[in-house]
Parts: sequence; C-alpha cells; structure tokens
Amino acid sequence: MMSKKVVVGMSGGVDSSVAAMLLKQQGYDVVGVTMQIWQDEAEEVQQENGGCCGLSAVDDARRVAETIGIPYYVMNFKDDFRKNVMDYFADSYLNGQTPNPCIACNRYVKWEALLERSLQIGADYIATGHYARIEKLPNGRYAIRNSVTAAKDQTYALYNLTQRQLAHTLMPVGDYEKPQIRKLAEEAYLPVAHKADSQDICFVPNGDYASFIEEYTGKIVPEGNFVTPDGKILGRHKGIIHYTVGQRKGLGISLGERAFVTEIRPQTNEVVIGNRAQACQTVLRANHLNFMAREDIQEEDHVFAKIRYNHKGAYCHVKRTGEDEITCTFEEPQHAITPGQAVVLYEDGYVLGGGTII
Ligand SMILES: Nc1ncnc2c1ncn2[C@@H]1O[C@H](COP(=O)(O)OP(=O)(O)OP(=O)(O)O)[C@@H](O)[C@H]1O
Repeated sequence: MMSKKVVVGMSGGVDSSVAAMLLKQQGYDVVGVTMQIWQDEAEEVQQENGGCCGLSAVDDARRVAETIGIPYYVMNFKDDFRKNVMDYFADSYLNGQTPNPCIACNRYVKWEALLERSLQIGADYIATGHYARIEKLPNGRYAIRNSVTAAKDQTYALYNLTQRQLAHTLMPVGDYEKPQIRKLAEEAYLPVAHKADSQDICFVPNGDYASFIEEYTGKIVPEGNFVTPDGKILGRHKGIIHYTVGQRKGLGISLGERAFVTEIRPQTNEVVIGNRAQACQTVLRANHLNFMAREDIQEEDHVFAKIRYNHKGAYCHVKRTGEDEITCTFEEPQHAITPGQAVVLYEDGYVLGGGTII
C-alpha cells in the first residue's frame, strides 16, 4: 500500500523537527516545508537568531530534514501572512482591541494556505509541532483535545480550525511532554535539540508592537486622555495602541489604589482607568464563532472557558444570543475580559468552540 503523504510545517524549532521525525518513523511519506511569512531578504540577513522564518530558521529546518532524510522546501506565504495576520493585528490595535495573531496565523496561513497548497501537490495531511491532539469523536466530528502536558498546551490558539482542516491534520507532539520531545531530539542527534522555545509575536522580535504598528501603517497614533469610568480626566496617554484591558504597568496614574485599564474607547481616544474591582467583569459577548466538538451550542450551564492564552480557565453559562453571537456569564467575576481576544470553550478536555470577544 502507498504510504500517506504528509507535509510538516517546519519552523526550525525542536517541536516541529521531532514531529517530522515521529511521522517518518510511523511510516508516512514526509515532506518538510518552511513558510516564509514576514521577513524581507535584508531583514533575514540582519536577523541574528532567525525567528520563525529567518535564514537561520531555514538553515536549521534544512539540516533537520537532512538528518531525518526527508525532502525539504521553502515556500513563500508572505502575502497571505500580511493580509490575514499583520493587517489584522494593526487594525485591531488601532480599533482599541487586543488581537491574537497566532490564532489568525493558524487558521488562515498555516491551515487555509499551507493545507490547501499541500493538498494540491498531492499530500493527504499537513502536520505541525503543536502541543495538542486531534481526535474524531463518536458524533463524527473532529476536535482538538488538550495535549498531555498542561504546561505547554496550545489548544487555545487552535479553536478556529474547520472540520475539513482538522480532518487533514496530524499533531504527533501532543502525545508527549516537552522534556520527552527534547530527549527524542537529542537521541536522534537533531541539530536543534537544545534550541530555545520561540517567544512572543514572531514578526515583532523586540516586543515593541506599538512602534511596529506605527511603522507598518505609517500612522502616528495620537495621544489622548486617561479618564475614570465616569469621564473625569486623570492624565495623558501615549496613544491607544500602547494599552490593553487589564494592563497595570506603565500607566503612571495614581488612583490611591492599584490602577488598571478597564476599557479603551477608540471613538473618543480615551483610555479608561479603574480599580481592581472595575477591571473584573462577569459577562462577555463573542462573535465570529467556530464550533468544533459539537456542531452548535444553544444554551448550556457550567461550561469551562478560557479568555486568553494563559488564563487558567473558569466556568460560565453560555447562551446563543444571535446567529453569530454567544453570551458567556461567568460564575465568578473575571479579571480583564479583553475585546479582540478569543473565548475558547472546552468540554471534557476537548475544544467545544469559541469566538472573538466583542
Ligand atoms: N514559518 C513556519 N513554517 C512552517 N511551519 C511553521 C512555521 N512557524 C510555525 N510553524 C508550525 O507551527 C507550529 C507551532 O508554531 P509555534 O510558533 O507555536 O512553534 P513552537 O511551539 O515554538 O514549535 P517549534 O519548536 O516547532 O518552533 C510549529 O511546530 C510548526 O509546525
């Protein structure tokens, strides 16, 4: 029987390298691909540590592919990435929201673009080094399941994949803990066995995303007022893109108690400041829904939800309040419910679905 063909997305990191190796060992016909997503050639030459698609990432991935013995290609996805990730990222901040670019990259670039191109060239699957598992449920649907290690779990950023995408995806690393993955890499002499984990937002390597947005869009974002929830002016802010709901550091405001950003008002260019209690809320609405373990959800009690990547999760009541809208009412108030971030719902360790917080 012909073995199934799988295109592994290789970022040059240890996880995707081991993913490629495991699939090869399992008998798949494996092809390694690095997507070039944001750097231009000049930046690639300057970049010292490579990031996720710089020259050293490509060099590392190519050396891993040689070590494992698989064909390897670099493919250009810069247009897809610019349109679906960088533009969205900048627009979202300029509209007073806090985007999650990894979620957009996963759905639209890694899956929509890479998967479709891979299927066109005869692949059956794509694979990544994400810490998550994919299972087909008794109801016939595919769902992302928590990885065996809570410490590295990446399911939150994968809630937006479609059934078709899941049906054509493998995530072999989700069955392992990180130290086991490093050990497998060492034992196979993969040249990236000791490489550090990737951090933060890949296209803003220095972490200064406000400067990145101004440079990228050519816009100067104006200063404005910090205000109390009822409109009293507290001071001047540096421009709304510098802030996110729940933020405490770098405000330079004294309230007589701990001060947090509680709301960003793009129409009036105001950043609202409140105390800890004012930064906590019980209700959120979300749209751009995607359902996974079930086709749909109408109303349900005691659903486990995460409101950002590193949120420990909390229980809420979920109700469908529009064709493309759910309302989640938490059993306890939650700190920093942030427009633009995702709410991801879980059931027994499987992703039930999620959406974008309005
Ligand atoms: N530029 C890229 N080209 C191809 N695949 C990529 C690229 N960037 C990320 N991926 C895929 O997406 C997965 C998750 O990406 P993420 O940036 O979260 O990496 P990570 O968890 O640090 O994993 P790794 O150790 O493989 O870099 C990777 O394991 C890889 O399969």
